[in-house]
Amino acid sequence: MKQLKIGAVAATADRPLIAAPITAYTWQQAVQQADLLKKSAVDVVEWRVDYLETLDNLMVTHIQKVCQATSKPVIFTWRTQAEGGAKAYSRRTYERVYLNAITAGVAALDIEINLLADQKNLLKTIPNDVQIIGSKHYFTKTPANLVSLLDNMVTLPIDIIKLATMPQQLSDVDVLLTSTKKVAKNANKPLITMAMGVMGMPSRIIGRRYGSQLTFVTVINSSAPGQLMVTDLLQKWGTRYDI
Ligand SMILES: O=C1C[C@@](O)(C(=O)O)C[C@@H](O)[C@@H]1O
Repeated sequence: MKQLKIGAVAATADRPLIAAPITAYTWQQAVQQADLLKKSAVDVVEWRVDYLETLDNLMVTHIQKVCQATSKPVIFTWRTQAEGGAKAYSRRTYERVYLNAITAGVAALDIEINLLADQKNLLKTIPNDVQIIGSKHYFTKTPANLVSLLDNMVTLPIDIIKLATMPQQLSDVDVLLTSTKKVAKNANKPLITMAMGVMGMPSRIIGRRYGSQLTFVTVINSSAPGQLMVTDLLQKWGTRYDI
């Protein structure tokens, strides 16, 4: 299994990385949230820029200020409306803000695998030390062929595989976990997987045992259904944590 590293932090065999989102409407508010996350128990910060009121004026300096305020590795994510995010995809704006994020020094970029073909220019300019997290969300179901979908993701020009599914029954959570285990065992890329919603919560707690190397929690606001509060996750793990 390939170990997950984002910026200066790495998952271990016992513990996945913990990431929490910034869900701000303005970049100034994002700086405030980044500062709160700096003081929290999370390892990594995901800036969900699709929550911003507008992306038209997002500058390198704004992104730098957010990175400085958290001092933790930042994953830069525009989750498009097509995959449950807040902003519709625009090729030009996407390329511009992602290039700004690279210049500002983010640790990783989340790029939906459906956009890889449309963002060839961007892909060419991403330096080796910026990780590409290729993501795919199934918001209504758990596809039956998850192992082959994950195997296919391993072949894409991405560094890290991220897959989220919505379980309709408890056995769907098993399918997500066991498929993760099967693919993670031999894959030369780290995997991050989760089942969403209340039913999927166990996958966010025990996913590491199946090969998922990062778990998303809520510190300020949730960015997906079923995220636990960070304090609840640590309590379930039996980790002592004083706020
Ligand atoms: O891809 C993911 C995972 C996620 O959807 C979750 O289910 O926790 C939350 C998103 O913010 C993140 O980009």
